[in-house]
Amino acid sequence: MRVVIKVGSSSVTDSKGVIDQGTLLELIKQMAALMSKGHEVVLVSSGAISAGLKSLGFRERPSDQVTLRAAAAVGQGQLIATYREILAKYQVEAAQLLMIPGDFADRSQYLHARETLSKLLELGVLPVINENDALSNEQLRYGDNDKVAALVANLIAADHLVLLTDQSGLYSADPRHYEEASLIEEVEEVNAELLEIAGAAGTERGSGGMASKLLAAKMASWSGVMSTIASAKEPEVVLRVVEGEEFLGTKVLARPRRLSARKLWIAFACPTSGEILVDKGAKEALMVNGGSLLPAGVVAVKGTFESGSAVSVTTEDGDCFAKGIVQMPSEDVLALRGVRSKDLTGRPYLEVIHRDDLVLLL
Ligand SMILES: Nc1ncnc2c1ncn2[C@@H]1O[C@H](COP(=O)(O)OP(=O)(O)O)[C@@H](O)[C@H]1O
Ligand SMILES: N[C@@H](CCC(=O)OP(=O)(O)O)C(=O)O
Repeated sequence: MRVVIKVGSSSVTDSKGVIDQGTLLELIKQMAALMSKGHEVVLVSSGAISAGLKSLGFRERPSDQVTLRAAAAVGQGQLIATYREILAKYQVEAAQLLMIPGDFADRSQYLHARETLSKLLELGVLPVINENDALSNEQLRYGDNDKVAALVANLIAADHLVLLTDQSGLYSADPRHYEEASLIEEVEEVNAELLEIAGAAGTERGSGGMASKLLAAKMASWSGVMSTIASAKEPEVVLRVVEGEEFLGTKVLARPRRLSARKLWIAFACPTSGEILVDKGAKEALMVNGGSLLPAGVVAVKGTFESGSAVSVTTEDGDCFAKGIVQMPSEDVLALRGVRSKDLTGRPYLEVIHRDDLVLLL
């Protein structure tokens, strides 16, 4: 099995921000055991900012991005040193990969990353991935390793994505505030209702809370990868999840059809710059006939965007059913809205969104 294991800041570091050697030792021991049985393992580890802030003497998390980036640069070195030290006990080498959104968005970078990861797995190395926090800028970063882990799972066509956190899985309400909340054991489809109950913010040290884990599990599901959200502190959790133990954490099932990496990126990772409202006929053409979005079906445009931007596609009553990359800027979409293709002859563009750049979200 090919497994991507993501460990959140709330487990990598303790409540003071110190790297939690005990937890990491336990987890690495299990990963090494899996590797020795022939499984391929990729680790996505958070915790750089939290560990760096602690070393630099910050008692609270500052809000300014430059300090956080500097802290990440300090903490990342400590993280990798810790992993290397523990892995040495099992004669396993660690490899550090610091990724940015462009590594998944740009096709050649994507293939590059896949080649490197595949080679590392072939060499029996444990890749340890984090986002390149030290040099990222707010506009060009995920800020969320759950998403990075889901994209990696898609990239290497993993069999299982394991998201380890400080809770036993997804509860019917935030267990930090509702004692009576119960664990949801299986999720077939990540829908708005589930995202709502996972919506509360995460821990001080973590970033996205349970909602970002659910969104990551949704991405994985659309990539044909099954996910488990479980507690990093659960004894032998990694081994038990990979061995297929039932009733452990929250399992999010894989969809039978895999979405391509590019479409996955468009759907979940690419920020939306605007909205295109379309009529019923256009929705049917996209949903049923698998067509491209043509100017004839456009009713209105919200926001200003450039050609190549991602936009959401909605019905007139606001139901968002697709997302895609536009082939023309917003002013052209607006100018051409309602114009039928036969009247567009001689125009430079015929499609607002090409089929290959369009993802249906239903
Ligand atoms: N419905 C829910 N079920 C479980 N946890 C939830 C839920 N809603 C919010 N949370 C919170 O999400 C937190 C985990 O998210 P986060 O702090 O980002 O973790 P990590 O650092 O492991 O990525 C939990 O501590 C929990 O309080
Ligand atoms: N890349 C950041 C962590 C970002 C993140 O996703 O945090 P978490 O929600 O704890 O997994 C770091 O290493 O500090």
